[in-house]
Amino acid sequence: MVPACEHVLSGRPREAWPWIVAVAALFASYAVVRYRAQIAAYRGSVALARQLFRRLGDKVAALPLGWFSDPRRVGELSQLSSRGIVDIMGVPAHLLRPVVASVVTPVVLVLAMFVLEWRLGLVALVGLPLVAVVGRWAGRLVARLDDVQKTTATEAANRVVEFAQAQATLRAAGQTAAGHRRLEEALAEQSAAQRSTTVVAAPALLSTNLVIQLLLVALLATGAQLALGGELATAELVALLVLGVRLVEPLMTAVENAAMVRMAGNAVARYQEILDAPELPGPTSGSSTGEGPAEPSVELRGVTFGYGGEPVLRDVSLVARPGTMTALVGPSGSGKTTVLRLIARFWDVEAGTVSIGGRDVRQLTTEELMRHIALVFQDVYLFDGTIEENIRMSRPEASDEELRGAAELARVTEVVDRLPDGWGTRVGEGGTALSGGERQRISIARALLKDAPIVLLDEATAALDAANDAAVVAALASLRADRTLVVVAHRLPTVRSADRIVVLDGGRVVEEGSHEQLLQRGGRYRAFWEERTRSVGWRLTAPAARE
Ligand SMILES: Nc1ncnc2c1ncn2[C@@H]1O[C@H](COP(=O)(O)OP(=O)(O)OP(=O)(O)O)[C@@H](O)[C@H]1O
Repeated sequence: MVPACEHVLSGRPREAWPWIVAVAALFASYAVVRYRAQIAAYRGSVALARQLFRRLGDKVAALPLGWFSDPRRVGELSQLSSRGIVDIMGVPAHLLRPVVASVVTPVVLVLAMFVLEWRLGLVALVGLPLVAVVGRWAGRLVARLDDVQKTTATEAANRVVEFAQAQATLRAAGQTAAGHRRLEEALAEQSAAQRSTTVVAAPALLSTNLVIQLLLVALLATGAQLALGGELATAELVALLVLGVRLVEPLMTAVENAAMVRMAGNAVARYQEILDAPELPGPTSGSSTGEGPAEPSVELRGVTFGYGGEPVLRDVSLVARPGTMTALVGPSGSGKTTVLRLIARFWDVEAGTVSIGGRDVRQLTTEELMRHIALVFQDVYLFDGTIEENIRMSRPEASDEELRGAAELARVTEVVDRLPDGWGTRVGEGGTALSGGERQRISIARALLKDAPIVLLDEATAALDAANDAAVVAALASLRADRTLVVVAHRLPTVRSADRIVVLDGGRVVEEGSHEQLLQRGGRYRAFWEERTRSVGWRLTAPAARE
């Protein structure tokens, strides 16, 4: 560029042309390289995002269910998988080139200044560390504020979901305004965080810009001084001024990008935190034969367990033999559902063992364990697909006859016949388009179709209508024909028909035996039975009860 300037300024514009063409060619090849690099960067960032999502998905599937019981975790996860991953993928897509350019360009420009006029190079060399220090401080500040802003945004998003989901409860309790207040508080906190980001971040970024502009002024003043003193030719001055102005641009973008790179760094830290969360330990090498347990028996021996606090099960032992039905009964909160969760290894026990076919569940892989267990829980989750898809998910390779057979036994066919779109009816997210009883029927059909030798069933506590009640009775009858059933039983006919009844109270097994044996013993079970039969207006017909 200096020769081109010299030729133009000394009145020989023709001789400047080759230099101008050379500079233009340089710019053209720069544009091509930049375009290609940008495409490669986009591809790289899409691949990175895919990889991040996949690892996050694998991790979420391997985390113990206890991890999800903190509602903030779910909000964090949704923030990370939306904004967080976009922040991270923005580094290769948008920031990599500018960040590299904002380091390389100043270095090259300062070197060029030294070559042309060492005193100007010295001014730039002294000014750059100052810009770096102020820029670093501003970047840190903005990233810290962004972190606060993201936390408040997660909280606000959680409250919005909570407010929407709790509508029925809030209206029933006449508390819509109270629900609103919680939401408004979270939204107010979010906008306060946003405001403080703007109020603090803007001056921080402005002060960095000011330092950069001061550097430019220093360069201009020094250049002008040298030119006036005749120590610098006009062509060199023009070239140095162009270099000076070119220096400002990458520095300005560097400051903005530094903040964005730090924000991406925050997202990476949150991502890493989730990846570092401890998973349920898998089987030790060599302990899993890959075949799973030999017989479908279930045994808890001396099990103690708590959800992070006080134990909710203490020294619980019970056996469910193959082909039998074991009913778990007891007051609310006595730990019945927890027993089912531990058999399915949603959590690990603190003391004692849970084993299936004589093998500790911790020595089985998740696939082995889940091949042997079908679950019918109260809080049935249905995916936003059709009824057919929701049943088929337990055994995708099942034939249509097998699927229809399972649906018939669980009385899902009756529901399907009533619906205008039949099997193709979409159930809505979480199954909202169906009643609670209907959802449980679909869940039972899933369990029947899965054809696992052990079925864990948590009977709905809500009173079922006659049709749903009949569906559960029919399903239990067909399930117990050749499977091991462990049922948290609330309905009296289920309790009574069980081969073995285990009574839990305060997390301990207080009684155990058949219906008749327990009635005769006259203990906790008898009191429970009498109280429940009274509440449903039944009369006791068991011989022991008539004594
Ligand atoms: N995810 C959880 N996190 C913390 N505590 C829990 C969790 N699930 C259950 N608990 C607590 O563990 C205890 C036993 O709960 P569990 O659901 O096993 O009882 P249950 O006998 O099945 O009750 P119900 O008949 O009302 O369903 C209760 O005190 C409950 O509050």
